[in-house]
Amino acid sequence: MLYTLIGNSSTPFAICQCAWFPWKLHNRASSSQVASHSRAAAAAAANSFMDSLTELAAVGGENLPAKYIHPDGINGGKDPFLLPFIDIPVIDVGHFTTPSTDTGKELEKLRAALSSYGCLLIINHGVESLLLDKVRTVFKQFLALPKEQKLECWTEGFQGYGSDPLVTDVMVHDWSHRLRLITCPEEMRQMKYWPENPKNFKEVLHEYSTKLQVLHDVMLKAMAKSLKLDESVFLRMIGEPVIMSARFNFYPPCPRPDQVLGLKPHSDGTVITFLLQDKEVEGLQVLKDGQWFRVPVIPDALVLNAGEHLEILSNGEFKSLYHRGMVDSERERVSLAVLSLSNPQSGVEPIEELVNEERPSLYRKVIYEETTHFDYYKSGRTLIDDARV
Ligand SMILES: O=C(O)CCC(=O)C(=O)O
Ligand SMILES: [Fe+2]
Repeated sequence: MLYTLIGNSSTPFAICQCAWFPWKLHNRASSSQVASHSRAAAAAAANSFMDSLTELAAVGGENLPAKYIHPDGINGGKDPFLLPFIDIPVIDVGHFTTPSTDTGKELEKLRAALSSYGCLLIINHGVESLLLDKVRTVFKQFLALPKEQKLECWTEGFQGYGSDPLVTDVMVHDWSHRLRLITCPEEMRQMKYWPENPKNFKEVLHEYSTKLQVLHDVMLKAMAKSLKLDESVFLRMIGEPVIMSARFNFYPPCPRPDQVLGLKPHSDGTVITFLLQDKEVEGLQVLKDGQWFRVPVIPDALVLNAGEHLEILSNGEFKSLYHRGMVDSERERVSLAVLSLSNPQSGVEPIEELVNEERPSLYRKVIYEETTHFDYYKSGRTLIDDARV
C-alpha cells in the first residue's frame, strides 16, 4: 500500500493513495492478506480468534489474560459504573421530517448538542421498536450459533466477523468481537460475510440499513440548516454514493469491568454514527469537558455521534465524540453502530461557507482510508489531533 506523509514535520500522518475503485469493490485488506497468508496460517488465525472467544467467555476474576488488562484500571481504580450519567440532549426527528412551528427551536437544540456534546439521543426517528428488537435478536442468534458456522463469516479483514485488524501485541486487547458489514451502496456489500443464519439476518439488516440511509440524509440536512447553510451542503461534500457500514459489537461479560475495556477510547472515523444500544445492558461512556460519563439505556432511542469527518467538515462547529465501550460483570452486551463515511476520493476538509477571516480553516484536508481509523486507534491518537492546523 502506498502512503504519503502529510502534515507538518512534528505531526506527520499517513494518507493512503490506493485508488478509490478497488477499495470500493473489494475487501482489500482481506484480499491482500489472503495473498500473503498460506491457508494454514489463515486457519490458525481463525482458530486463535475462536479460542479467544472461549477465553473471553470462560475466564474468572483472578486469571484474566494480561493482554486485556489496563494496568492503571479504567476509572483510576474506582468502579466505572459509578460515574454520573450524562444529560444527553434528546432531539425529536419529527420536527425535521414534518416542519412545524417548533422546527427552528429543534434545529437550534441540534446545533447546540453537536457543538457541546458531540452526541444526542434521537427519538421519533422512523424506525419502529419492533425492527430495533429484530436487529438485536438476529445478532444474538448469530452469536449463539456453533463455532463452525460463525467461522464462515470470519475474516482478518475489515468486513466480516472477527477482531479489528492491525491490533498488535503491544496494545491492550479489547474485550469484544465484532461483525462488520458494508451495507450501502449495495454493490459494495460482500455477501459472503453476511450470515446465512438466522435465516432472516440479511433481510433484517437490509431493512434497517435502508431506513437509516433515509434518516442519515434527514439528519445531515438538519445539521446544515442548523448552521444556516444550504441543506445539501454536507451531503455534497461527502459525495455520492454515501457509504455506510454496520458494526455489530459483542461484549462478553467480564468479572473485572474495572480493568478491561470492550472498546478503548476513540472518536469514530465517520461523518456520523447511529448507535443502537443493548436494550438492557449499559456500556457506552462519553468524555465531556474532560470527564467520563455513562450514557443511559433508552431502548427505542438511537444515539447519534458526531464523527471526525463531521468535525472537520463543519470547521469545528460540531465536535466529534470521544467515547468508549465498557463491559458488564455478568451480562453479555451487544450494540450496533451504523457508520457513514465520506467518499475517500474527495477527501475531507472544512466547507467553504464556514471558513472566513474571523474563523480561518481549523483543519487541513485529510484523505481518509479504511485503515486510517485503525492506525489511529492503535496509536492512541485521533485523526483530529493531526488534522488540526
Ligand atoms: O457499544 C457501544 O456502545 C459503542 C460502540 C462504538 O463506539 C463503535 O462501534 O464505534
Ligand atoms: Fe465508536
